[in-house]
Amino acid sequence: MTFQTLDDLDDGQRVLVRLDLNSPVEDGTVQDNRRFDRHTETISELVDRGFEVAVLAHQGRPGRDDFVSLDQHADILAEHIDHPVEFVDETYGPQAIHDIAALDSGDVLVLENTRMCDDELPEEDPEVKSQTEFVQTLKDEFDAYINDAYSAAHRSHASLVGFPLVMDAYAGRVMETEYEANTAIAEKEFDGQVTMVVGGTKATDVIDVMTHLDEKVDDFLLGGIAGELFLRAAGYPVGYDIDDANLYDEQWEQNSEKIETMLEDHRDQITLAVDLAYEDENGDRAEQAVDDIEEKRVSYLDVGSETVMEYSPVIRDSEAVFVKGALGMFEDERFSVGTAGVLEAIADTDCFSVVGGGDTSRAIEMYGMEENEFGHVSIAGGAYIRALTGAELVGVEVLQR
Ligand SMILES: Nc1ncnc2c1ncn2[C@@H]1O[C@H](COP(=O)(O)OP(=O)(O)OP(=O)(O)O)[C@@H](O)[C@H]1O
Ligand SMILES: O=C(O)[C@H](O)COP(=O)(O)O
Repeated sequence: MTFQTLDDLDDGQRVLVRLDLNSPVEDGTVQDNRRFDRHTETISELVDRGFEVAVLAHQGRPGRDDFVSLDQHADILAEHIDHPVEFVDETYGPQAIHDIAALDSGDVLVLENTRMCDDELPEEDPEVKSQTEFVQTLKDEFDAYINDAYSAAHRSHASLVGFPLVMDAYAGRVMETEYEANTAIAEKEFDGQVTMVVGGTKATDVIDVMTHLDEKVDDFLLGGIAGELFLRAAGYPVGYDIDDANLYDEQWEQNSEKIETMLEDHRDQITLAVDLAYEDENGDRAEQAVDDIEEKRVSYLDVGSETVMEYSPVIRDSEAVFVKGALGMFEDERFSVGTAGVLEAIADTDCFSVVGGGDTSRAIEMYGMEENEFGHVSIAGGAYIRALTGAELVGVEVLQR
């Protein structure tokens, strides 16, 4: 490993730490998850070593319901590290600079959602990002920059790639361990069948991974919103925004051609759900075979039980299984059958397995499984699948300069 770590940093300095606290948000409430737990190691170490700590992190994407302030994240982080955490509703404005200046040894201050700054997005060259007002303003306030956000390191955003070019930069503990684990996995060779379960809400990520891993993976088992878009490409009337859900149509516009090409070129490697679940008029889970769906009428929130029965033997026969994205909206127990069923099938076999994704990895403890029943549980989603392809992550590359 070629980047500097916390072992190379003298105690008691003022540091700017990039975490990935991107979390599910339900009805405006940020949900606690594995990311807080993992980052606790880094932040607690910094507190114990007397650093003055300011935290940068993002939440959601502009225009989506999960694009909210980090004030709740500060409270959740405080619970995890069992130590007070302050919050300021600016990222680099005058109040933020004032609060940073007031930091004392062992203090932790969370700055506002980086994606609320114009300079953070879009993805641009690290050199460009390093010259933004955001980076140029904050760089002078700190002795060093620490990136612990491995799971966001595939994004060329200012808070991830700008600072290492203009500051002394280090990897945090999560960055170190995730980098080591995911790089080692990418180098592994498997003799038997390799299966990848892909779902979740990010169709572009799913297509990326399928494009890059089509030679490494024998079988892709699909579910989630991404899986519904594949079903739509296969001619089933699912994967449409019903009312103002805003989950499908935009992603369809952006990805439909790629999905259609993927289905044409790799049909024998792709397994689609045979049934789907939805909420019926009584609020109960109901299932329907995809062949019986005649018109777009409801939002489908999970794959059906028959699909789990079809996916489980494929998993049993695999030497390695990778998971990226959930097969349904598992946070609601009624729609957890697909995700929990597939994870249980993986936990029951002795195959090598990796479960990735900030949200998806939550399902393990929610449904009574243990992390040690899997080969590796990564809090990274997009970054982990890119690492599997052997691709470099821009946020890691700039740390290694
Ligand atoms: N049919 C569906 N309708 C609504 N939400 C769904 C559906 N299927 C899956 N999901 C959601 O997908 C989410 C998990 O997948 P997603 O790809 O969004 O994130 P992830 O696992 O956290 O990966 P990353 O770390 O890249 O964000 C879950 O929160 C789950 O509720
Ligand atoms: O949740 C993630 O995968 C990371 O935080 C990156 O988020 P993004 O996909 O919205 O860039």
